[in-house]
Amino acid sequence: MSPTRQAPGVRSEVGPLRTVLLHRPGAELRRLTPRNNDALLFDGIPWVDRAQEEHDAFAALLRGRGVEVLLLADLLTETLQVPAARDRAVELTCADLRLGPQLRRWLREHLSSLAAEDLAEVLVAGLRNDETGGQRTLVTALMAEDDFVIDPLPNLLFTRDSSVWVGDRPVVTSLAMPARKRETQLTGLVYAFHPRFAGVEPLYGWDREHVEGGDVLALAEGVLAVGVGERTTPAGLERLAGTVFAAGLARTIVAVPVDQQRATMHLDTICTMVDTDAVLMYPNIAHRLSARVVRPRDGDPSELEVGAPQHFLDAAADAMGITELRQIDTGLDPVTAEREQWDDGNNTLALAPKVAVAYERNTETNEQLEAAGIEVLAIRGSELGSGRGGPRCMSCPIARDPL
Ligand SMILES: NC(=O)NCCC[C@H](N)C(=O)O
Repeated sequence: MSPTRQAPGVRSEVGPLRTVLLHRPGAELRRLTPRNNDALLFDGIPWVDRAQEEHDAFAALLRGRGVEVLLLADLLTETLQVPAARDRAVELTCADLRLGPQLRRWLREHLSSLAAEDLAEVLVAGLRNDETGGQRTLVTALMAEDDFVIDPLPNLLFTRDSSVWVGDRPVVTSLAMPARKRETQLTGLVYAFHPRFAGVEPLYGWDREHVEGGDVLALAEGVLAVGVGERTTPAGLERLAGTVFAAGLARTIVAVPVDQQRATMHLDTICTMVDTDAVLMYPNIAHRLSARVVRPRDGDPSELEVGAPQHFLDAAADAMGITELRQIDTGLDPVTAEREQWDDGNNTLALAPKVAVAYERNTETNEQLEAAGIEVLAIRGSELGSGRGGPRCMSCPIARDPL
């Protein structure tokens, strides 16, 4: 099946997926060491060649299902061919306060001299002190040789978090962890300058209160669920709600407090949709996941009305206007459930209602999904998973067909 281009727009979690943004992991993963992997939010040191093979297989599976796969590095390179985008990229990168004026002068000149493809590579893979061409400045002299002058972005792999489409507008998010902050400069540039997105109006949040795409689920047309926890803050949710309500992109948001810990860093690590009326949810917390419904007060998006706490499934079903949002009960014992949740067993990517991509290693969760009538497209992820993200985290849908 050959993919056809579709106007961008995402109005559900499970509408047939038409266009998706992925990032093939590259040199930025080769920067991970046992000394920096915690700060760079990886739980190990991935075997990069194998991670690339796993990612290529993921992309091939999507293409085989008729999905158009856009790769972030290609889009970034094409974006950096636009002079205004390149100037902005250099300006943003050189604003880092660790640089000092002398090094900044050199870096500005160096980055400006690079071809678009090489500039894209440096912005993603970073630049080490010993790669500054022997610059002798106070800063380079006092930094360790292997310190980064520009930090690498290994988590760019998780394209879900650095932007999220709400209806026909991309929201460029604001990432909470220092290691990820620069990612949204790149997605922001792509949406602002790439000819593919001419005519779309991005909504910006990258210098604002924190919101991450992994916390945002499009439950139904005009209805979002937004996790609030380690990454998305209450103020970030308030900003997002006000913005999407004012733009007429949503009418209801179901706010879901999520435990502030690494295992549950985003709502999509514990809950993803696999059908128009069904979610896969981490059983160990399913019974206590609560939510509050947020709406504009009397139609005024700057004033938010916040409902009383309810069970998440009830609040979501009510907001979606359906009688029940089904939880697919994996029936796993708590230990197996905890192990598979840690390995992103609940982090599925729906390609259509009842069709979901999942990591093959979560055999018990996948068996239960299949028993519940969901077609599971299993992918390998032993290396990709060391960054603690699954198929949903590694994909940013840009177009889904309406349901
Ligand atoms: N939506 C997601 O859950 N994304 C996974 C992000 C993993 C990344 N290593 C992080 O800690 O931010």
